[in-house]
Amino acid sequence: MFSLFGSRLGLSISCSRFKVSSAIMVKYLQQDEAVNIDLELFNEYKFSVDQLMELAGLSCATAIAKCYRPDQAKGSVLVCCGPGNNGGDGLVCARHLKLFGFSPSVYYPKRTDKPLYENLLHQCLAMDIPVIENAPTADLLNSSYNLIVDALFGFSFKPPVRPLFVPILEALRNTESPICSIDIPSGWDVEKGCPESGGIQPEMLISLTAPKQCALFFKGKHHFLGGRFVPPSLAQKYQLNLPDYPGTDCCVKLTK
Ligand SMILES: NC(=O)C1=CN([C@@H]2O[C@H](COP(=O)(O)OP(=O)(O)OC[C@H]3O[C@@H](n4cnc5c(N)ncnc54)[C@H](O)[C@@H]3O)[C@@H](O)[C@H]2O)[C@@H](O)CC1
Ligand SMILES: [K+]
Repeated sequence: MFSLFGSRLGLSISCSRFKVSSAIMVKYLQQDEAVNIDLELFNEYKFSVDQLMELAGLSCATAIAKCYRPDQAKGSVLVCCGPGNNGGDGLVCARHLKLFGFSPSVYYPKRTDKPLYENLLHQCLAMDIPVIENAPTADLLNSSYNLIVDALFGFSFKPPVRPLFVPILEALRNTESPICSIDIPSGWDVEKGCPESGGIQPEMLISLTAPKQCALFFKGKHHFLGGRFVPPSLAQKYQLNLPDYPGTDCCVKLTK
């Protein structure tokens, strides 16, 4: 009797929490807030980069698998990885996409000389994920890939784009293949969004931890939140108003 009452009480509490969380908009972070939350996760909560990157990359692959099928005609995904942690998320995502039945390849033009990144790349190679050396053109992207994952730059990006990354961003701007951006559409200002001179227009955006202000300008089909690792006390401190993740899912679809 008591346990039945308890479970019914629990249900009503979660329903009312759902109403509250859907009424209050998730917070869209400024660049310095994103940096400070990042620092707090590492310094105060003692997470390691590897831990959070694995969870972030897994949530990206999971969200992609909810929106795109691995068995489409060409079946292949190009994961474009930058030199920082956003690129690391991309390497993790590529590995999980392979485990989910996709055929990922990686483009990783500026490799970071640290064991974490070397190991992530090694894991991709050991799983027969090809690494392409030359920047692909828009034509190559159109003919060879069903989906492009953009893991070039995240919340630490400062414009303008340096020369090494100009060709890949040009190809991403001109491709007809859909793009899924991890955390930030690369080349966009973290707060102001797409540059006036033009920028990439992803079909999917996966915000990590909490969306950044540039996500307010995202016009694509699918906006997800991933990185389900934020301690409630940290979410409370920054008033993130994070939505409820369904069940044990590591990502949640955001609605405008
Ligand atoms: N809570 C968090 O804060 C987490 C963040 N993660 C990821 O980490 C990202 C942030 O990572 P980082 O701070 O390493 O930085 P980024 O990955 O955003 O980029 C930094 C790198 O890009 C280069 N760069 C910056 N501006 C450039 C420009 N104009 N042209 C060419 N290169 C440029 C920098 O030299 C540096 O190597 C997030 O966006 C997210 O994807 C996740 O790995 C896990 C948890
Ligand atoms: K990105």
